[in-house]
Amino acid sequence: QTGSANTNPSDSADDEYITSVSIGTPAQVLPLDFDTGSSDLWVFSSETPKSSASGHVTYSPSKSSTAKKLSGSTWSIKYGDKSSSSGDVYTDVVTIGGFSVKTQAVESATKVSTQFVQDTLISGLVGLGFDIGNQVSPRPQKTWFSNAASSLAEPLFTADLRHQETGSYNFGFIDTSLAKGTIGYTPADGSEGYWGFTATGYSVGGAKLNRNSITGIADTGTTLLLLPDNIVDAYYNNVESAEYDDSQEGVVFDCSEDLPSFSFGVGGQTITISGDLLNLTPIEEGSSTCFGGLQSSSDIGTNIFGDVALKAALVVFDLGNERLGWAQK
Ligand SMILES: CSC[C@H](NC(=O)[C@H](Cc1ccccc1)OC(=O)N1CCC(N)CC1)C(=O)N[C@@H](CC1CCCCC1)[C@@H](O)Cn1ccccc1=O
Repeated sequence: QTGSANTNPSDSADDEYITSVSIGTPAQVLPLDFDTGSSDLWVFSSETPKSSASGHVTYSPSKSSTAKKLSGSTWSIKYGDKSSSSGDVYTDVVTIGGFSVKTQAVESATKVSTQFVQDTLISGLVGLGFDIGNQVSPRPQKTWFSNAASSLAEPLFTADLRHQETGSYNFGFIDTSLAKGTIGYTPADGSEGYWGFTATGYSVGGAKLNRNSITGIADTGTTLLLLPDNIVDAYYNNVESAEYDDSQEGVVFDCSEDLPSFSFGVGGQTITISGDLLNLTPIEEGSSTCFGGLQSSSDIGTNIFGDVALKAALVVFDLGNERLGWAQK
């Protein structure tokens, strides 16, 4: 068995990617953000304060004949960008891309932080990290993919995120036609709960890859490509107008600049992110100053290959073989 779901950028900056998920009987369809950086499936619900839920699609377990309260269970999560949510837990049928998991832990939010209240484009997250990262207590729950893996043709999923166009999350199969290059595989480290790996080197503007390895995570839930300062500086030294903007908390530059590409090595392949994928968006509507897709990871402590990097590749999240596959798109 397999599943295939379309995913769409949330806005002109490709800030998030939104995928429709069906929960319950009859199906309640919610727009969710798939996040390989976390391991909880949580949603805005009938239990979310009305003031916080305004403008959001919500899940009502009381309207689902297959919903069951997981009594005594609670959850609480805080993300890298300091957003947070918490609540209680139900189990219900969850269908993604035509594949149904009958008894999936659906974490219902009784509290959500301001960022989530304001982001009315999503009604929650589907964590696609490793089960060890799940935040339900007293008994941690499995992710949707972990529950699905044993019934899928192959215990893997792929992410094909695209700039300003529809992409896909495929479960149980690899559609190699989505990629131009060969898929290069490298071991994935799931010990922290997310998809860690090591890139073997990098280069700016099509130069030869150096051999400076970069350890980081493949994270569909992070917008940017976040790397060490020395790499960020090496890149922006090629961008005449680049400067750090305190209010934007990142490097900005003239939107008219012709940005160099950025390449990294992984699994014996080279993934090249084109200059236009690295020019994220004007800092404000109509501004001629643009915000960079490559920013520093120094205040996070982890390097993150977020959507800016993932958009250049077909990425295989292979749970069965604990490895990540990358192919140029
Ligand atoms: C340094 S991890 C920062 C990252 N959050 C972002 O990337 C947000 C995403 C976003 C964009 C637009 C609206 C709302 C949210 O976007 C920015 O922070 N941006 C984009 C816009 C830019 N102008 C400024 C910088 C982040 O916590 N991801 C987590 C998943 C997110 C949480 C928020 C909702 C969307 C999914 C997660 O995988 C990060 N994780 C990864 C590994 C371990 C723990 C952990 O927690």
